[in-house]
Amino acid sequence: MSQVEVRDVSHTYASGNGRPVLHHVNLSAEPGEIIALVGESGCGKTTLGRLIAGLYEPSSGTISYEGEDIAKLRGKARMQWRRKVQMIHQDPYGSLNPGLTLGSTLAPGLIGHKLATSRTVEPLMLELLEQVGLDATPEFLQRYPHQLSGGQRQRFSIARAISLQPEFIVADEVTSMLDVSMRVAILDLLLKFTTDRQLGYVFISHDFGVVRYFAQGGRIVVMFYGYIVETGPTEEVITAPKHPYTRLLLESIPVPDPSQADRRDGEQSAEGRLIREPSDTGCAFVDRCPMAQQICRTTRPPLLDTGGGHYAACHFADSVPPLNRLLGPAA
Ligand SMILES: Nc1ncnc2c1ncn2[C@@H]1O[C@H](COP(=O)(O)OP(=O)(O)OP(=O)(O)O)[C@@H](O)[C@H]1O
Repeated sequence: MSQVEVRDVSHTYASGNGRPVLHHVNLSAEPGEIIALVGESGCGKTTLGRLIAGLYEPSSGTISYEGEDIAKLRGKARMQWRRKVQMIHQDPYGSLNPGLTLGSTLAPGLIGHKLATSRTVEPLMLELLEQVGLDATPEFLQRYPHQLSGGQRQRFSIARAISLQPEFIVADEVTSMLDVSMRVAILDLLLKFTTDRQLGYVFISHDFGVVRYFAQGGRIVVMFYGYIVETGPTEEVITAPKHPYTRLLLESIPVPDPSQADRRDGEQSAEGRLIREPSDTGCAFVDRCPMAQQICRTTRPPLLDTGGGHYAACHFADSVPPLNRLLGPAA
């Protein structure tokens, strides 16, 4: 039994344009596994992350945690699952209550989940601050979110998430609002918990450099317009993509070394949204695919194993040309 199982999940926002933003998504995560969700803006990464974290209910399909459908959890079982699965958001300021001190933000969860009493809560909070590299003093606990820098706020959000001793974290673009110099430190902090506590992650990012660093040894799931189009071991997906969309995303990463720039294919950029909605029949990517054939317009390709647990939803997965340049250093 997997730790997290997403089974045939589709989702349409009631407040949206009536079209599903996720289509028949299947995904499973084993304890301690790191799964990176990548894809351009609007492809449904955050929606899938929030469904897994139980912030919304899917329109159809099921999401299970340790074999239990989370929509059916009630009472004590629901409370336990709430503790075990946490989410860290892109904007730590938006997800922290500006009217509460750091101490008043952390203490209720610790006491409510019986991880501390009113006597033991302060030493525990100080320990948490220490673990995430913040000033572990009672004075720091008296601060408000606006008194912290961006990096400190993100560290505090991590402290809040790990305070409940979770088993699984959905981390949504957690470094995208930070300076480059701060990114690796935050990624290393999150990675420390995979080794120390066997924490599993769904790690959402549009940045392959960050993903390559964070999910080394894990798995990448590439999403396009609400569909999973490719999934496989991180290094394999990055160095030998099997879907033309993944290849296009990788090719469109800016080249840090100008001498490598002319080695690009000159294919269209993967930036920007779709001009047209994908059709309900054929491949969702057909209108932008440099390899499209007639069958791609009429028959939706299923996600099939191309070997070694590397899956792609492409009729011509075996013909996707290898990348003619390698992605630069990670993160
Ligand atoms: N609360 C909402 N109500 C209606 N539509 C929404 C809502 N949240 C997201 N959407 C739409 O759902 C689609 C998927 O959005 P989502 O935020 O999941 O994508 P994403 O890949 O995480 O993008 P980004 O990287 O920009 O956050 C988009 O078309 C978005 O406009």
